[in-house]
Amino acid sequence: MLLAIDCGNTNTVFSIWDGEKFLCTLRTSTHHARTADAYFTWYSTLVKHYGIEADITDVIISSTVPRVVFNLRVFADRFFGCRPLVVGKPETLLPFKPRVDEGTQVGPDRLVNTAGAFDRHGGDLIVVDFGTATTFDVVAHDGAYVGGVIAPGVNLSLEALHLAAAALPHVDISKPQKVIGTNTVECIQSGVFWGYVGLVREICSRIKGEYGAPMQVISTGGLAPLFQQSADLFDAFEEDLTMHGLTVIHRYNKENGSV
Ligand SMILES: Nc1ncnc2c1ncn2[C@@H]1O[C@H](COP(=O)(O)OP(=O)(O)OP(=O)(O)O)[C@@H](O)[C@H]1O
Ligand SMILES: CC(C)(CO)[C@@H](O)C(=O)NCCC(=O)O
Ligand SMILES: [K+]
Repeated sequence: MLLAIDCGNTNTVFSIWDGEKFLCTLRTSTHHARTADAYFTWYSTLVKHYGIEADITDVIISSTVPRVVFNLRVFADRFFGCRPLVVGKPETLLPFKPRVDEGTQVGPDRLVNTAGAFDRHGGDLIVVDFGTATTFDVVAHDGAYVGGVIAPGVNLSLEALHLAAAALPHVDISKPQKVIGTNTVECIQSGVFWGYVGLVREICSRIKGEYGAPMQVISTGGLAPLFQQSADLFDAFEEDLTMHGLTVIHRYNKENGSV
């Protein structure tokens, strides 16, 4: 069985797969100081709670936080006796070579999203991921990552307003019924929600213009459904794109003999 780990700047998600069959997802916040033993305590409690007979033989990790990888490696070795595949490390093969400036380290989550999206939709894509950052990944006709856009995440923008302005409260995102807010909370929600609708529309339109061939726009990430409801921003929504991408990269490495 495969344990796929997607470690973002805010949240860390584990998902367990029996071959192609998805078994469960476990979510915790990302902490670079969490030890291998602490991961196992948390993991084994939840696996038991869900009644899953997890016999993990393989582990794959994508981490946007380099410092957590050490403890996750120890976790995989100590509790499952395996050497994990770490996306972005030279020993982990990718189905494509990113076409970016020399020396650029593309975020592993973006490489994983690229692999997952290409597997499901083929090439010529824009993948929009609403995580800590809002990222746009351009996937070429052959499945290669060829660049993109990084914008501040929705929750980060809301938090920044609260932190920087004494009179602005912390507000959760939601879709406002109108644009003109008549109280502070509505004004902030309107600014961030409609601001992101505009941001996504403008960036996708400019990417398409520059790319010069028809493209599909695929959305993923916790907040994607909220934006999906509004306007026709996306052609498809993929709830588990990063996890799917991890299984694709794992399979590719199995088939090509790197694990
Ligand atoms: N309607 C909503 N309002 C506020 N937050 C939401 C809503 N729906 C989902 N979320 C949040 O979205 C987050 C899930 O997002 P996702 O896993 O894509 O990225 P993340 O964990 O925020 O970022 P990263 O992967 O960079 O750590 C969760 O924290 C969840 O609480
Ligand atoms: C942009 C984030 C933070 C999104 O999770 C991550 O992909 C990252 O740290 N990227 C590194 C820089 C880059 O992708 O070009
Ligand atoms: K994410």
